[in-house]
Amino acid sequence: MNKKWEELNIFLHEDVKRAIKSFKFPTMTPVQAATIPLLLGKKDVAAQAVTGSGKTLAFLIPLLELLKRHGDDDKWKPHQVAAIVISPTRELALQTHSVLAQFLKHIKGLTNVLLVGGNNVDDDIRNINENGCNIIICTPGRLEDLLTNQQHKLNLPQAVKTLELLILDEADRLLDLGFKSTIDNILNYLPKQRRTGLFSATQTKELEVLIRAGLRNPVSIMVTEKASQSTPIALQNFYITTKNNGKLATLLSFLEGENVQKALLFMPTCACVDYWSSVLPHLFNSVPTFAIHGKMKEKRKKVLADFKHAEKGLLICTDVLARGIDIPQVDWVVQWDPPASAAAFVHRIGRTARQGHQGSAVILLYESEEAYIDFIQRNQKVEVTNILNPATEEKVSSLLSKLREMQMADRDLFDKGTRAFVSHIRSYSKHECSLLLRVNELPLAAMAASYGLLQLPKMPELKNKDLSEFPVISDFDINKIAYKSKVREEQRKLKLDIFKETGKWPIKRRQIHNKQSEAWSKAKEQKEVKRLKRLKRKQAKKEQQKSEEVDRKRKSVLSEEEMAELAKDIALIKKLKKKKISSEEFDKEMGLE
Ligand SMILES: Nc1ncnc2c1ncn2[C@@H]1O[C@H](COP(=O)(O)OP(=O)(O)OP(=O)(O)O)[C@@H](O)[C@H]1O
Repeated sequence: MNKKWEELNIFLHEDVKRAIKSFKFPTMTPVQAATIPLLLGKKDVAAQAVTGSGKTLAFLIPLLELLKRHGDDDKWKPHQVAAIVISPTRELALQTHSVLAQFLKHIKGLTNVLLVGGNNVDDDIRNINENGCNIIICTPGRLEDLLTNQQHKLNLPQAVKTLELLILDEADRLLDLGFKSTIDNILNYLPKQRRTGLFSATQTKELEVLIRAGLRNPVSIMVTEKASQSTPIALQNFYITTKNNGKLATLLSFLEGENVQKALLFMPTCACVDYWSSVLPHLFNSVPTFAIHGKMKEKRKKVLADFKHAEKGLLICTDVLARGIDIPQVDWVVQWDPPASAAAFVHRIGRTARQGHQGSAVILLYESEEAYIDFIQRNQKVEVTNILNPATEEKVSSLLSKLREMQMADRDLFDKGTRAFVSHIRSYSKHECSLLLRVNELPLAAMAASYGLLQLPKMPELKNKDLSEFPVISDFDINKIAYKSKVREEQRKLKLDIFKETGKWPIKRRQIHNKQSEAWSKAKEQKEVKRLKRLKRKQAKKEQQKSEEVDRKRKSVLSEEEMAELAKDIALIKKLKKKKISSEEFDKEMGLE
């Protein structure tokens, strides 16, 4: 039975209590009940608790109380750094920052800042200077940049000297090799005299890693809902063994059969997300599809917000969303294939069945991968039950032909499909348990067919393999597949020209550019010729007009002699008028006699 907040029996500031009440949670979760007193008791903590068990509040509440207590003696100056929370992804940092914002509606006197990649660094610096940074919620790369890059003229290394608490959220991810140099670099700037808390659903046990993180005689907390299980009790776990060329058919039959409302579909690579998010909407319309991966720039934040607020949807994503993301309405997590690490398996499925909600997860496996189930059950104490493959042969073959038709109609899909397949195979070799999950045992030819490929890509993994499961399309010229985009199609034709002329595909952009500029120069020459011709015609016309004008003028303009003659006549007329000369003299002078 979860304890009531009042049973915490430790002192909390009134505004911290008020902030906790604003969340309207009647009781604490076990990890909150265990961690809050320890962090407030000046202990370093390594807390492991199942996904969705409230670890965010478990570190934000003591963080805020610690800062309030220090502030009692002497108020925090706005630009003193008091606490730092590091998250492995910008989405998770953003999520933690929005939970913090809810607390700070009730807790005054503390400044805060969100520092994540993808935002403009200058805006971050302006934000820190203008609004202060008592509490920093960040991703490792951005914090390291602001600490180390002197150009920013931001004396953050000085500001962090007052740090009281460092939290590493998803700590095992932050302390693994991927972030090692960045985290080590950051830790070098932080005072050793501080509290440190590590939080994750899959904590590292290696003591030297904990010590590297600056923990001194840490208290380790392990909170599971069931001793023999590291995932929420409410989470039901399944796996389906798919036909070698039928993974897509299994996926769609499953999603339709289960009437899935709001689901995450984890893909191994960004290219797989790109490809499947391009084709799935044409094959599956029970719910709208969304797509997020780590290489996307601006759209990530909006797509996640749209998915969170959507009544139903399928979010196709990479492991950028595997950890921490809290969307209580997610009712299913689907894994296209085994994740790179066993820990990632626990985090992915932990996106559902969060804190009292029901939820289920399913992973799609080839027969050659079934040993993975036994491994994950032992290694991560996760129970997984087999369910029958709902896909029929008809569904498999109809989807394969639909995919091929789509690729034939749009070269962009043809490219994406090939890139997705190649990236999937390449990522496979990076599995943590590569002894179990071997590329050589994959049904590569059938997999290529299930991606709707029209031809097998040239890749070493396919060498000397039995490719009979790949249905070859006879007398089909791949070069006839066109891009829908005119510009890209023109580029492709240029490449084709280079290939025809040189027998080699232009690898370097320069070659295409040269060809392009050559073509353009030809077009330019033709254009220039036309322009010159037009100019010449214009000139000729102008000359013609000019000469006509001159003629006309000539005809209309008196010559000099005529002018002199005229002036003489005018003078005579004037003399006649003044009776200076007689009319006979006038006639004589004018030659009128
Ligand atoms: N005391 C509580 N009672 C009920 N729900 C809570 C409580 N504390 C937090 N929650 C809710 O539980 C959900 C999961 O919380 P949180 O995201 O912090 O879990 P987590 O342990 O960090 O999960 P993960 O390991 O996936 O990061 C959130 O929606 C949060 O609002």
